[in-house]
Amino acid sequence: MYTVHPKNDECFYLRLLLVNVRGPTSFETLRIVNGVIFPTYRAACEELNLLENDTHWDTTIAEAIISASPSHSLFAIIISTCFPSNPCNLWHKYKDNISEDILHQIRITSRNHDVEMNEEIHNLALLLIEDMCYLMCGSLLIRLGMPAPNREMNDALNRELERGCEYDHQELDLVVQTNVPLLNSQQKEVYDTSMKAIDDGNSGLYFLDAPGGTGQTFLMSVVLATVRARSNIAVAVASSGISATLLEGCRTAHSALKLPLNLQTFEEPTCNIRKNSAMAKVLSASKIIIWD
Ligand SMILES: Nc1ncnc2c1ncn2[C@@H]1O[C@H](COP(=O)(O)OP(=O)(O)OP(=O)(O)O)[C@@H](O)[C@H]1O
Repeated sequence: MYTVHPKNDECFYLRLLLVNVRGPTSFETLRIVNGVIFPTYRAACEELNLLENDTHWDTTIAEAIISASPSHSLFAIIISTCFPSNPCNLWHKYKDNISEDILHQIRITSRNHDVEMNEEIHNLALLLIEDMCYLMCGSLLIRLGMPAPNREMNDALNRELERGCEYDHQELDLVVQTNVPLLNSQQKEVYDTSMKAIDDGNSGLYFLDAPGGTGQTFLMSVVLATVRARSNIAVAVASSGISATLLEGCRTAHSALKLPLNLQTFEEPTCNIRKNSAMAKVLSASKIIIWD
């Protein structure tokens, strides 16, 4: 039997039922527990107590709220990386606390301290959480067992594009002004070559090979800053999660480019990026893709 990653939600719960329920006769019977047909495999797993109890995540959120930490980011980390059994329950229990910082911001900007918590504010919190989850694990909330935020479809697509342009230009200009003069002659040559290719609109594939510690990451961060300072999109990806932390706005290549991981089974493996998806928009708008 194949292994299934918990992120592959319903498939994962189907597998869990298959190894625990004796003699099922159909997919539907797998979802029947004590005579009740459950709408999803996940719900059936929950009813059968096959899922881990979420008490520790519940306590974690409760403690964060007491210490006034930014709980929507904590919540996003928990649901995208810790796979709680029932994120929806956690959300409904803590949505007021999780949305409190947004309410506070709204009260300040509208100069109206009588604004009360409402559905719209919960939705704003869900949008923030979804953006963070998308950055961390490439999944929308609906795929993580959460209610989907109410966002115009167009918004969802354009959000990824906006994210690519959402940098502080003054800060980037400063990075460029400070670091370009620091580049040594070889780094400068690579920098000039990449910037010329971008300016001339010449597409090309450049491979940079140098011993560790000789300043490739430094150089790439200057190239990224230069492109982004001009309000252009520069995509940075890395082969591992650790190396992705070294460059600003960098994501793992397999998540950003939806790389196929089962290369042996396909004759012509292709990246799973749909033509109209947000990532396709970003890639076609990007001036450079840097893969560390
Ligand atoms: N031209 C430069 N001026 C000042 N500092 C630099 C320059 N080039 C690199 N550095 C510094 O040298 C150190 C090593 O550089 P960097 O991390 O970019 O190397 P690397 O080749 O990417 O290493 P690795 O391949 O091991 O990740 C960093 O602290 C970086 O800030």
